[in-house]
Amino acid sequence: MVENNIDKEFVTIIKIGGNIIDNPAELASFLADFAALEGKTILVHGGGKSATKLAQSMGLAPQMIEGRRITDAPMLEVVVGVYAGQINKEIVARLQANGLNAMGFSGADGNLILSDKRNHATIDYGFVGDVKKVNTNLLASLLDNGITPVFCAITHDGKGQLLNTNADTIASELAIALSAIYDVTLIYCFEKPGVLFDAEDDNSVIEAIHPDLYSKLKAEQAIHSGMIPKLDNCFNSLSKGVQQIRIGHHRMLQNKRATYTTITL
Ligand SMILES: Nc1ncnc2c1ncn2[C@@H]1O[C@H](COP(=O)(O)OP(=O)(O)O)[C@@H](O)[C@H]1O
Ligand SMILES: CC(=O)N[C@@H](CCC(=O)OP(=O)(O)O)C(=O)O
Repeated sequence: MVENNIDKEFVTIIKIGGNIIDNPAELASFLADFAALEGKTILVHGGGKSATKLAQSMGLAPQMIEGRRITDAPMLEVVVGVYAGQINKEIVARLQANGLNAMGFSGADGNLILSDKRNHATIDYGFVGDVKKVNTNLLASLLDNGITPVFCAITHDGKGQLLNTNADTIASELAIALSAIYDVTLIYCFEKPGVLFDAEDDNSVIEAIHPDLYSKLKAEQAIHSGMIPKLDNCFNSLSKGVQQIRIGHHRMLQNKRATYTTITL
């Protein structure tokens, strides 16, 4: 059956990471811009920087491999407390103060995001989850009831185990699942004005990036570190039906003239 996009309602999914969450002025202005968005919205937040700081202060040695945190039992306690506790509840309270009816979730709540514990041939990631299934019906009924769901980076395996799950991937998987019933725009907000030709030059924003340009810039190491898994997620989401994806500073949410990068296939 041919899908009729004209009849689909719009949903905007926004992801913020540690660089915004850890900067009080940036977070305050982001939350005001987010709360002022029209239509159905979902927020996904990370918080990797705060978790790293707390873990180090407790004598743990945080370790990331290919953008994923090695999460043993003590580290799982830290990330559940930081992501599903402190950061999630604070963001929800502050969105309420901005007049938005936000509700905070981990993937275990309402079985919203079910994951498999990561099974890697050579690396033991510990309690890290790869998303298997999104409870699209419950999410849609929350949105239809005027709720803005706020997701942290914790999911579950359905057997009682909480799992640490990369927040960019959660945003991408929610977007893929919801694109079956909504016209989804996925926006990754971070501290820079877009994906840059030169990561040190904020005036070098790439207007649109497609897989060939990405491969070239990655090979030249002009695109590196956290931007690599972010763009891999973006291309995956577009190929699975997400209608629009943008990366940039949150000022683009309210300022029509702000720069950002559009992801294309
Ligand atoms: N070409 C590039 N343009 C913009 N940022 C880049 C680029 N290459 C690497 N980066 C890095 O990617 C980071 C964003 O990814 P990540 O650390 O996962 O962010 P967050 O978790 O805040 O969303 C930026 O802070 C920047 O240092
Ligand atoms: C498995 C895994 O790596 N989980 C991430 C979840 C948080 C996250 O993604 O935070 P940012 O968006 O701020 O980077 C982590 O613990 O760092």
